[in-house]
Formats: sequence, structure tokens, C-alpha cells
Amino acid sequence: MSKEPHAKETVALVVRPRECAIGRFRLQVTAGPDRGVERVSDGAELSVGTAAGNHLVLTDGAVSRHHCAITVTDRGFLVRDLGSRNGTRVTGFRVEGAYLGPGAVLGIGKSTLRFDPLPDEIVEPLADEERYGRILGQSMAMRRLFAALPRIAASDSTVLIEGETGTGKGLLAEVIHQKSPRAQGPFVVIDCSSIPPTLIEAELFGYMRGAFTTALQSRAGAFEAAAGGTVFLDELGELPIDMQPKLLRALEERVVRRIGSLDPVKLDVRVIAATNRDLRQEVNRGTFRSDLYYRLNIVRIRLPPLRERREDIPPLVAHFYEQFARSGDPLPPAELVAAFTKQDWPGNVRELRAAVERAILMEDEALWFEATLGAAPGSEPKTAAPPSADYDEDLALGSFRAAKERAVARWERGYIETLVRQSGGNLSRAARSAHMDRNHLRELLRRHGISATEE
Ligand SMILES: Nc1ncnc2c1ncn2[C@@H]1O[C@H](COP(=O)(O)OP(=O)(O)OP(=O)(O)O)[C@@H](O)[C@H]1O
Repeated sequence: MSKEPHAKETVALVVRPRECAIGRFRLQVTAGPDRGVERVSDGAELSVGTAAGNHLVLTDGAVSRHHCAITVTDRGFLVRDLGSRNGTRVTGFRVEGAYLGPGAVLGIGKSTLRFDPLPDEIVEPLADEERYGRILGQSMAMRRLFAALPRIAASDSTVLIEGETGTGKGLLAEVIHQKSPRAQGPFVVIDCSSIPPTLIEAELFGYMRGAFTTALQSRAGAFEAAAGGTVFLDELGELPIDMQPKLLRALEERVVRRIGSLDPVKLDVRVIAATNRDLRQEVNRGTFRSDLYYRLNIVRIRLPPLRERREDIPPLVAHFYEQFARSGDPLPPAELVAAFTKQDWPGNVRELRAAVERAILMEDEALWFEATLGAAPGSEPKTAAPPSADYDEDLALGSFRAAKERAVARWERGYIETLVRQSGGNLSRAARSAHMDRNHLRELLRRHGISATEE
């Protein structure tokens, strides 16, 4: 007689996909000097431009080196202009970014391209685990990355990590080092954005005593100090243009020379670089050398912003709560997790960490909700107030979410413009007076096309 399963013996099985499918598509040149050329995607991104490293290389002289890229996202096929000279048009309209439907017509330079999704898919493995070293994540994007990381860590290849401020680039670089055969060696970090341009060569390559007036002792630079380990070049997009050929030469020849010395020192380092910019845009602008970009772009990892991987919020909140909680209970209250997942949490992981810490420190929970998220979850509006005089009716067109995004973007732009004006166009001063992280402010300036001086 078969035994009825007893409730206590019932095991909940969570079946999770072990692979993900990425939609494939074709891009075909239908008019222009490259008419007839086509390319079928073989990954999550297909880039177009005249530079040799693009997936679809065009000869059209009116197309930029790195013109645009199409990425497969959860929401569909997204084309993004990469800061091209003449822009990217979708059915005649110039766009910064747009989702493409079947048969969409792209105009770039003097060329016309037709986009078509294909019925087959590219299958990529997903890691079973929801962490890799100290990096947590249960989203598809992170589990896809976790599946690739063991191979990346085991190799000695140069890695380029791209992602917005606070997405975990520094942590990822450190974990790759810790999981690599160089783990016993040093991990030396050079933050290219915080070193004055005049000192960066000395920091990277070192100097001999007497090489300049303040060089009272000889000193090794980061590349020498990291022998047997890894050099992490953070915010590489900030590296002054005149330093770029020197870095390229060091990486190609695998030797460095201290300032004031002709003796070559052999390099025994792995290089990991990170940037919160898309370096292809910097190449188009002429602020980043394309040869250095290609030298670094051996393994490229894009860390998506948290808004593109919201499933990662609950494990991250739980992780930070455990780190900061003073009480014996390591689990966060359900309302706290719900507060971050229900609202459109606008920040990245660093801001999430700070908000969880603040929540734990604040005695009054309701106050915290109001200060951080605008309202307590589930709280009812006290009265049906009439629309505010500041309310702009144009903004109400379309869905609530889209209208809110437009309103916030408009407010953000106004705030940043005023801030920069009142700070005399100086980035550091503006960041200080707004109590903002410099990198975050720089990213917002870039997004709104507002310029400010660095020093
Ligand atoms: N997936 C993750 N799991 C656990 N902790 C994370 C994760 N991502 C980021 N963090 C934590 O969030 C904080 C910010 O991450 P990190 O400094 O690596 O970001 P970043 O992208 O390098 O930022 P920046 O561009 O400003 O240098 C760190 O405390 C880091 O440990």
C-alpha cells in the first residue's frame, strides 16, 4: 500500500530556469553605400558604426565610429544612439533611444537599415546560485553574469566593467580578483577621477628620487606595486587624454618606466577597468582613444542599473539589513522590503544600502518612509486636495508612470541647471552644496547635457 505523503515530509521545490533565451534579430542595410550588407545578432547587443570592432561595420562616411547599438531588454529591442555626430532616426524621427518593432526603419548617416526580429533565440546559461562571492543577485541579468564569472575570473584577460554609479563595479572588480589565480597577490585601486591630472602618471608608473622637485624618495607606481596581483583602474573614462597613449604603451609592451628612469620594469599584473560612461560615446567625442578602448575591451561586462533588475532588491535589502541591524533579528521587516519593491526605487545599490542603514537608525519608521520614499506604504491621503497650482497639465498625458517620469525628469533638469548656475559652473562646489556624490552629479549632468568644470 502506498503511503500518503505526510505534511511534514512535503518539500517545497522551487524550480528555477537554468537558461534564458535572448531574442535574435536581423539588421539589413536597404539604402546607402553599404546596401545589401546585413548582420544577424549573436548576443544581447549589436553595435553599428564605421569602427572595426562593431558587429555591423559600415563604410558610410556620414556614420560615426560608434553610431548606435541595439540591445535586447526585458521590454523589447532598444536602439540607443551612442552620441553620434548626425544622430539616429527611427521612421524619420531623431531619437536618443527607442524600442523597435518588426520592420522598423533606422536612418543613420546616409544609410537606411531595416530591423526584423527572427523566430529563433540565443540560449544562454544561468547560474543556479544567487551570489558570486560577495555579489548578490537573483535577477536573470545577474544570474547570467554569475554563470560567466568563473571563466572570466580564472583567465588573465583584461576586463572592462561599465555601469552607472553605485551599481557594484568596484565590488565586482574585487571579487573577480579574489576568485582569480592572483588572489594571493595585491589588489591595487587607482581612482582616475580623484587624482589630479598632473599626478596620475606618477601614481600609475612611479618615479625616481629627484625626478621632480617634490620627489624626495623613489616610489613604485600602482602597476609595480600590484606585481602578482590586479590593478583596478576605476573611473577610467576620466583618464586625461595625454595619459592615454602612455597607458596603452604600458599595456601593449607589458613594461613600465618610472618617471626619471629609462629602465623598463616588467609587468606582472591583470588589469580591470571600470567606467560609469559608455566609452564608445567618449571615443566619438574624441575624449577617449579608440586604440586604448579596444585594448581594454577584451571582456566587457555591463552591470545593469537596479531599475532594470528589480528582483535583486529583496535579497539586497535583507543583506544590508543584516549588516546594519543592531537587534538580534537578522531579517528585515516585511514592510521595509515591500516599501522598496512597491515604489519605483530610483537609486542604485549604494543608495539602497544607505536607505536601509537610515531606516535602521531612524527611531520613527513613519518618518523614515516619508523622508525616503515620500509616504508610508498603505497610508491613505488625508484629504482629496485640489490639484496643486504647480501642476502642469501637459504632464498628465499618457500613463501615470510615463507622466511621473516626465515630471521628475523636468524637475531634475531644472534643479541641476540652477544648482550648476549657483555654483559658478563648478562640479565639486555643486556636488558639495547639494550633498551629492560627485560621480552621481556628473552622471546627471551628462544625462541632461549640462556642462560644468571639474575643478
Ligand atoms: N550585487 C551586490 N551585492 C551586494 N552588495 C553590493 C552589490 N552591488 C553593490 N553592492 C554594494 O553597494 C555599494 C556600492 O557598490 P560599488 O562601490 O561597487 O559601486 P560602483 O559601481 O563601483 O560605484 P562608483 O561608480 O560610484 O564607483 C558597495 O557597498 C557594494 O559593496
